[in-house]
Amino acid sequence: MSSDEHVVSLQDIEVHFETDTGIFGRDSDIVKAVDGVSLDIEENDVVALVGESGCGKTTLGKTAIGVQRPTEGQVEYRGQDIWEARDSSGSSSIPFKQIRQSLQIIHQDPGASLNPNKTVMHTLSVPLRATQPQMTTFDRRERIHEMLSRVGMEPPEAYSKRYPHQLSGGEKQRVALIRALLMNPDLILADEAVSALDVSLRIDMMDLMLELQDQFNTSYLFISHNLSNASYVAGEADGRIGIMYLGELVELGPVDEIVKNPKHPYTKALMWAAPSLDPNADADPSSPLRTIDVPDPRNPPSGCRFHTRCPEAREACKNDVPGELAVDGHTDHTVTCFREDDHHDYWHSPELDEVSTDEADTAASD
Ligand SMILES: Nc1ncnc2c1ncn2[C@@H]1O[C@H](COP(=O)(O)OP(=O)(O)OP(=O)(O)O)[C@@H](O)[C@H]1O
Repeated sequence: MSSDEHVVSLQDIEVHFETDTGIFGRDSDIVKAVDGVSLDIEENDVVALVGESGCGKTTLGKTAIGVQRPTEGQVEYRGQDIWEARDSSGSSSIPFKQIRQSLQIIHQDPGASLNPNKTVMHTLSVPLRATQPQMTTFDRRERIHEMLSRVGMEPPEAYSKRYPHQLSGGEKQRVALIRALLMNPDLILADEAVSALDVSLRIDMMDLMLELQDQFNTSYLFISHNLSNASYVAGEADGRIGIMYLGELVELGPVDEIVKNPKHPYTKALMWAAPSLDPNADADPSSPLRTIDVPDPRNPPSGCRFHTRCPEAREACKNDVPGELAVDGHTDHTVTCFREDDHHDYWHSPELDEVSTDEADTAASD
């Protein structure tokens, strides 16, 4: 598939943040928030990124929608380099404004993204004015009422007059979703978009997102620390799950493959932590991880970054960096773990002794 057939294509993306440390900020550290990630998002695709807090999900998501500039690597929208479009002041084949309009976001906290002083009608008029400036006021109202009804906010005439503080959390998130969809986006970054909702409302919201996906022909990059939510939304859409660890994409594949045939020891640990997905989880209540401590992203461990916590780690994992390998010949299921390579030195390498807390700390502070 050529790169202009992908809605968004991320190639070898690095996002490194320089942070000031020490008194008067004289020292600086580099946080490798995203470190060498490639990912293609297709038309009507659903990709769910999963991983612990701080592993780089939001940073990668913002890079995919052209909000965060990568420090290395390329991000393309339909074959057009997004940052080249931004820097070219209008001479690119797809203007930056159009790209940004096509790549939308809904946040975890819709309350914070909705203007408290504007009614729902006003908030939802903005994207329609931007995308369809010729639309009459009457038609705009009709369209907004139709959308509010569509998401179950009845009667729409009453809801359209409300301010954000007069809406529940689920209703605010629906307004945020409509606002994003009215831009006619090709991709919506849904960043923990259901995490703040009551458990009972999460499935409803995910179902609504998927129903509207069909109508609006959009793709979703869905971010969650919760593998159960991610596998629900991506599973219903026949999509993929990407597992992130310390800035890297360590496993990527179709939902069924990731849930029924997880390969990376970190994916298996996430499965263990999501009992509804793992039928064997009850059998062994002890955590499969060596330690629950997440290393400092300013100084990730050498070799495989997961080795300090990996139950399968061997000496080789301290020294070599695993590349991306296809699982059982499936090109759509990839993993970065030596255990997928029958010929790797890993298999002749001694088991890793318990990583002492000291060693883990040293790895984190070197
Ligand atoms: N603007 C920034 N400046 C410095 N460091 C940053 C910045 N943005 C993110 N980071 C750091 O980059 C790393 C990845 O952050 P990111 O928010 O992408 O992770 P995440 O997986 O989305 O986490 P969470 O689920 O908690 O939002 C973290 O260590 C974070 O502190």
